[in-house]
Amino acid sequence: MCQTLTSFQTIPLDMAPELTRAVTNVVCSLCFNTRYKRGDAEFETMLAYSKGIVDTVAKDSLVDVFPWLQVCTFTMHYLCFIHIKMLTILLLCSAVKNKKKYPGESVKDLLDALLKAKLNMENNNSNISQDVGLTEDHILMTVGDIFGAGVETTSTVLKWAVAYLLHYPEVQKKIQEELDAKVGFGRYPLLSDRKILHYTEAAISEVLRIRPVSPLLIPHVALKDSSIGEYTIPKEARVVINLWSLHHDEKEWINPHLFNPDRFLDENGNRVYSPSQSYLPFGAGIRVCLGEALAKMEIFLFLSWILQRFTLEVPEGDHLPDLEGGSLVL
Ligand code: HEM
Repeated sequence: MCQTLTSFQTIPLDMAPELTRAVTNVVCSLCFNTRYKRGDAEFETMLAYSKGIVDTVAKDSLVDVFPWLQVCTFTMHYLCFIHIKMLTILLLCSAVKNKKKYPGESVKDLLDALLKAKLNMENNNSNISQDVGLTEDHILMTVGDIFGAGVETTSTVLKWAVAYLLHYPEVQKKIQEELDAKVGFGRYPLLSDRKILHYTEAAISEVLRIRPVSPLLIPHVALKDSSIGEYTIPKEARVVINLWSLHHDEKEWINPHLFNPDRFLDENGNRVYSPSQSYLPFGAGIRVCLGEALAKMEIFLFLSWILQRFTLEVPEGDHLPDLEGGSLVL
């Protein structure tokens, strides 16, 4: 990505597809041990299908909150559409095609691990693979879930980060000053630098607060009678958490609509990981985001590598990006 940015230094470049490409490559190597170059035909087709899914989910995901909508024929068509698109993406991927034919010996990625587990169970003449859902379809859909959950979320956060840095150049400058002082130019930022780049980390936390990609988390169902604070939650009740409201609650945050990374720093400039209980960008409890650690690593590395070398600006005569935007994932 940095090579692309270098070659476009004097020409305006839309960062959004570049960020999506970079994040998609991380998830591709995690799932299939494959990486693609910019412009690769297979990769560009996958990205186009992926965008189609997100456009549909982002606009019409009401069925997750109101399941009775499933009775509508339209909704069923919509779910089939998503399912088919996701499978098409995976089947397009040559790595998946090859592995389905020749599952290798060593485990290099998620697909290997699942295929190997299925093979082991079959060799042991066990019916477990059927019982626990390790059919080829389940394996494909599991990889598809990680693909779906891992690409759009992280790339959307990066896009919001770029949008906010354009609106708040003083924040961008402070991050760059921190990078200059603590990392310098002799090497790239490393994950271990997260411990010392407090302001950069605070800015990332603030992006996750002000624009949560999953403003209603994921709808949950109570498995037994329960309670949250003073509220009684009967078994089987659908629970939707309004994360947007928690992240913009005036009782918890001073001027919640202002982008202010300093909320995540103490008076000595050290990190405050969670300044309020109303901060849950990755959810909480046993269904907390599975990819939280990976996402935080990716966001840190991509942003710090970019800001070490480049200053982001809107081309002369162009508008700043809209901060109201429609880029919510769920
Ligand atoms: C900045 C990026 C990300 C954000 C903000 C995010 C946020 C979330 C949120 C809010 C949930 C729902 C939690 C709940 O309802 O309590 C969730 C679930 C999930 N996320 Fe993420 N996520 C991100 C990246 C990722 C990545 C990179 C992966 C995988 C590679 C991933 C995999 C998952 C999975 C599998 C679940 C479902 C967990 C379950 O239901 O048990 N996420 N994520």
